[in-house]
Amino acid sequence: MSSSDHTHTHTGTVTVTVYKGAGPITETTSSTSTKNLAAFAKKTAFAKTLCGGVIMEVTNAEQARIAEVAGACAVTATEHLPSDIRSRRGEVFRMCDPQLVQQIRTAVRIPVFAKARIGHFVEAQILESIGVSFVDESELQKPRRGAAAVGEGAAMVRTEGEVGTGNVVDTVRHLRAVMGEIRVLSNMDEDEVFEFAKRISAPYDVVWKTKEIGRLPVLNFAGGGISTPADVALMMQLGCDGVFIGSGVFKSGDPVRCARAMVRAATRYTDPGGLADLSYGLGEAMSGLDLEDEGGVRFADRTE
Ligand SMILES: O=C(CO)[C@H](O)[C@H](O)COP(=O)(O)O
Repeated sequence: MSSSDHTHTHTGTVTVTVYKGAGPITETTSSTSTKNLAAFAKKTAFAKTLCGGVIMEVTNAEQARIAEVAGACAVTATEHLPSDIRSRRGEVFRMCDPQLVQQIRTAVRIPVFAKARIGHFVEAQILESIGVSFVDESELQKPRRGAAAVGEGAAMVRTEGEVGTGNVVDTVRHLRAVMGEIRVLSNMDEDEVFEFAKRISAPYDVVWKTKEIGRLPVLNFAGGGISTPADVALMMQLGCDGVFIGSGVFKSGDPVRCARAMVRAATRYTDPGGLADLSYGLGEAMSGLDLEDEGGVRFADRTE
């Protein structure tokens, strides 16, 4: 998804996670039909059970078990961790093998998401058919212009920075932008809301609802470069509903300890003393990449 046109900010990248609940995965919620509204209510109610949690991106059953034992609220199955995808620049990344998803589902009891390419509704249909809890559309597989994600039926969104870098700076920037725009929206009158919705190509009703409740109408997780308990707490203090972590755990020196500390940090995020304890002797964090120095590729800058 490009950075300039999504529903909630002009600088961030938001990817979409769509629960596979009742009805076709591509069903939009902009329709007023009772069936659609009921399906959306079901999707979002399930998503809300994940609020405050850590979702870990995993590439095999062993990582999924590490995530579950650490207390992750869900895992998302993916072909490769984002840091590996970053180093394999130019390749296409697809939905992972359904067999892997099944191995992961057998290994854990927590909800299992699986990644699909954004807009690849057949990958989504396949994942739905094998019973994943959520289809996790990822811009890593294919960037897209993603306005109106919520209007399309997303039960969660992700505010994302530069995944696979071990560097949280862009995620912070993007989440601040999202929260800032919601604050501005809260003070708009009806005409301004209409103009704003038009400008960002988002459905008016979703924008209006956001203004009314002072937050996005669905869960907003943050992901990308989160590599320490302090990073987790930072994102939570900035107002997201939970975090996605992939490389940050599994590219660290001690994934088991790191995973546990990260999960705990998501609930102790206002307690600096507790966070200090969680940060003690964790071993080597994932090595971080400074994109300014490196002149490296920003996934957020890619266009369709
Ligand atoms: O789903 C994602 C990307 O599509 C996650 O947000 C991401 O995997 C987490 O980032 P990192 O690997 O940098 O920890």
